[in-house]
Amino acid sequence: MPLPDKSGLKIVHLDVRDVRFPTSLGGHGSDALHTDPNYSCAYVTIITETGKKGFGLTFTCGRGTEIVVLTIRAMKRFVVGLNAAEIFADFAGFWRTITNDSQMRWLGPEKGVAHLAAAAILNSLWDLWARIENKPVWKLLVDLEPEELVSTIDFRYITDVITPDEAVRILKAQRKGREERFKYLEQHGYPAYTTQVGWLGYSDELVTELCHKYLQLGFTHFKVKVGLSVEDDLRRATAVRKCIGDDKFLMVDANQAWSVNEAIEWMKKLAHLKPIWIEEPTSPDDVFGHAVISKALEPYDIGVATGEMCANRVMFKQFLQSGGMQYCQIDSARIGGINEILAVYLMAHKLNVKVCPHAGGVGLCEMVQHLQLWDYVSLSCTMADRLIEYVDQQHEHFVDPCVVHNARYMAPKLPGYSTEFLPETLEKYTYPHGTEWRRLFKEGIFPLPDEAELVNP
Ligand SMILES: C[C@H](O)[C@@H](O)CC(=O)C(=O)O
Ligand SMILES: [Mg+2]
Repeated sequence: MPLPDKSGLKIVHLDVRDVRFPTSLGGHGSDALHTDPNYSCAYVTIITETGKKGFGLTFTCGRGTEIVVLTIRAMKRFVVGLNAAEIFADFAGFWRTITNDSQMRWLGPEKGVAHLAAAAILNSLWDLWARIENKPVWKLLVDLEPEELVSTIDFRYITDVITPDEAVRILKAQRKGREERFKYLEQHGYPAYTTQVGWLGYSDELVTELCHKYLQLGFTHFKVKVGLSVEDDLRRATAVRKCIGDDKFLMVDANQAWSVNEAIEWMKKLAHLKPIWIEEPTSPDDVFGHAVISKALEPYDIGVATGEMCANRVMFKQFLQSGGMQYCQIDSARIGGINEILAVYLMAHKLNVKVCPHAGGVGLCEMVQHLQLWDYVSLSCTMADRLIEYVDQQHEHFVDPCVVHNARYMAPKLPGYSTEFLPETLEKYTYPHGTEWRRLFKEGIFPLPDEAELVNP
């Protein structure tokens, strides 16, 4: 696929905003450790000299978004003044400049706030590229030649598992049948599971009501939050199992609540409810601990899922090699944009681990659908035992929200990465000056933020 012409593609401006939704008021998105999340994001808009825009974001839980915003502002220097076409021509080179600046890399490297900030910027660049090509991101990825796609990835630290040549060979070998897979996706979409039934802050009545709702909507896979009290988990998960019946599937998510042995003992107590996976049983950095848990739970047919807080491709590499990750949960906004996510998909494919993307957060459903659709057409070429998470929140704020029908994501059609917010959303929810936030402060529903948080102009 020819690269875009350089004319008019000089990036002249990068804007970043702190956007927050008051989801903690309803317990939406709550889990064992994130008990009161206000679903939020640092939202980037890049603008070229002719006014062409790209939109990107990274997900956060409320407080601290201002730190990501400031980090993005500090990274502006790596983007503004460059020509977008030149970035795309050497995307891996650009990726290194933004993730490995000789002074800023001390803040990571390739992890934490610095990587969240890089993710938002990189996501906005992929959005821009797809808009220039007039294609949704998944189609852009599908249309790139294997060599072009692989050229966007920085393979430093992972060539012991996969090399660029091998990645190209794999992608070429998977090309047969892609037209049929493409058509299949356009007609039937991609299977989803729901997490909406089981946020930890929901009452038992609401959990049961939502189970009925999502059964009616055609869902077959239901994820429930666990991890604070065995008694509560047993009661809630039993209610969900009763409601969905034995022919549907249950997953549980502890969001890092336990130590390794505790995770094993806790899960033995839930094993009779037949969860297919336990997600984030322990620290997201404990590769060996996950392997121990996986081994202990294998006789119960419970797999381990993790990845939403996996720091970078190197950590993913170790998890994938260790036998501690049966379901690889890439997240579109935590590691270094699509460039690094492609590396994880390629390693997961080679090491035979299923990818089921994480999407619990603002805009994550919108983004990960593109990645998993590309995977189906171009890499794994299968949907077997793979699902995209679906969280039914904040979609109404996007210009091109994800569409889920009959528990399947329908393939996005509009150009871009589906990450552009509606103007009225920015007016209301930009923090702390948006109209909705001002109302919430005035009515005493939330306290006025202190000066440290006032980073929005
Ligand atoms: C704080 C988030 O809502 C988190 O609980 C999401 C998550 O773990 C998931 O969707 O999985
Ligand atoms: Mg999770």
